[in-house]
Amino acid sequence: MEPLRGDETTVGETTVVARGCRLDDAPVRAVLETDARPRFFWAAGTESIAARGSAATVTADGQSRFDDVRTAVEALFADCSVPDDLPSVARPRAFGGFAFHNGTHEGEDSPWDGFPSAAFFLPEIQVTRRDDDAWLTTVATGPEAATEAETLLEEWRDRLVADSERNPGTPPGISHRKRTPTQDGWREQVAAATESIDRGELQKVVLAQSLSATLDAELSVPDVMARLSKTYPDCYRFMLSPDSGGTFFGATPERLVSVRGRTVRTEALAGSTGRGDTPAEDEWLAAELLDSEKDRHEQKLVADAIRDQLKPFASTVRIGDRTVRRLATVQHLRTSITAELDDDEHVLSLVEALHPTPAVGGLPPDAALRTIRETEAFDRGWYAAPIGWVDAAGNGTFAVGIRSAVATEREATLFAGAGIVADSDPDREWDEVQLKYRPILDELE
Ligand SMILES: C=C(O[C@@H]1C=C(C(=O)O)C=C[C@H]1O)C(=O)O
Repeated sequence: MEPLRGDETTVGETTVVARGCRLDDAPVRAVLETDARPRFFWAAGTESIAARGSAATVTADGQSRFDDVRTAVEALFADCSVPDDLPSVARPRAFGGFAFHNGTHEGEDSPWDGFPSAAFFLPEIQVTRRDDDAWLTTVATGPEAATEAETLLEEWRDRLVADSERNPGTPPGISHRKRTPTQDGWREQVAAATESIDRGELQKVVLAQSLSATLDAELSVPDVMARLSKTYPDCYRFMLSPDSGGTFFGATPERLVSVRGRTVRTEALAGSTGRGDTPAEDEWLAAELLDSEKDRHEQKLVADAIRDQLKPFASTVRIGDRTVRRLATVQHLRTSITAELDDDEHVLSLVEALHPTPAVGGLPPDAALRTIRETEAFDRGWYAAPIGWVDAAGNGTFAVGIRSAVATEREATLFAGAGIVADSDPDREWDEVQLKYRPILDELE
C-alpha cells in the first residue's frame, strides 16, 4: 500500500476518496470505448468530459425527485475527500439527468427501459479536457477507498497514454422507420391543441413526435459524438448510458441553466426556421423569423416565464436582446437570460424551478403537461429533460435534452417537437419537426 498523504488523515471516517493527475492528452474516446456502465460524455465550449463506472449512484422517482437527488448528491460530496491541490476542473462531478415527466410510465418494450426518473452517478473514472489541459480523476468508496482510487489512477493513466486517434466511422444506415404520429394524426393533434388555445385553456403547448429507426449496422454512439463535434461544435453534445438499457445522446443548442457561484445563466430559445441554400437566403430567413409575430410571441412567452421562474431566487433578472441562433440545419430566436442569486443555491434547485420551460412544455404549465401526456402516444423518457453535471460546491450546468435519441445497437428512437400557439399551421409545424430530427438523423442514415 502506498503511504497515506496529508489529506487522508481522516480516512478512518471518510467513505469516498478522489484522486487526480494531469494527462498529456484527454483521449475521451478510450474512456467510452468499453462495455462499462454507466458511461457519460459531455462537451460544451472548450470543455469535454468522459466518465465511466460508478463509485456511487443516486436514483429518484416521483414529485420530490429533484430534491431527493440534491440531498443525496450533497451528502455524497460532503463525505468525499479530495486532494486540496486538485484544480476545480478536475474535481469529481456527478453526472446524470431526469425524465421529462414526474413518475415513470415505461411500457412494454419501451426504449427507455433502464432509465429511471432521475439518475446520477459519481464516476470511478473521469477524464476532463478544458482548452489545452487534460485531467484524470478517480473515485473509490469503502474502507480501502484511498488505495483503490490510487490504483485506478495508475491503471488508467497507463491505459490512456496508449490510446491513439480513432476514425470516427460512418453512419450505420436505416433499413426501416416508423413515425409517431403519422402526418394526418399530427394534423389532428395540432388542430385539437389550437382549439384548446382558442378556448383559452392553453397559451402554448410543445407537441413532440418520435421516429423509430431500425439500423443496418451496429451503432457506435462514441463515433456519433465524434462526428457531431464537427457539425455541431457550438451545441452541448451529450451521451449517457445508465446501468442497463440503451444510450441517450444528442447535440442540443439549449442550455437549461448553469450556476457558478451566484451567477445564473439560461436562455429562451423558441421559434424556428430553416437554413437557406445561400448566405443571402439564410439572412432573408433570419430576418423573416425576427419579424414573425407568431414566432416572437412564442419566444416571448418562454422568456417571460423563465424570468418569473427565476424571480423567487434573484431580485434582478437580465434579459438580453433577441437574436437569431443559427445551427447547421435550423435557426431559432434566442435571448440570453442572466441573474445574480440573492442567496447561495444549488444548481439542482434551479433545475427544478425551470424544468420544463415553455420552450419544451407550454403554458400554463400544468395544462400543457396534461395535454402532452394525453396527446403523445409515446413516452418522452429523457427527451427534452435536464441532463448535465453538478459539483461539490453546488455549481453545475444542465442542457435541455433535445435534438436527441435513445438507441441500442440496432434501434434508435429520435424525438423532436414544435411549439404550438394560436396561429400555428400543422403542416409548417410538421416540417419544423423534420428539421429538428436532422442533427441525429444525418448521423444515422
Ligand atoms: C422541442 C424542440 O425544440 C424547442 C422548440 C422550438 C420551437 O418550437 O420553435 C425551438 C427550440 C427548442 O426550444 C425540439 O427540438 O424537439
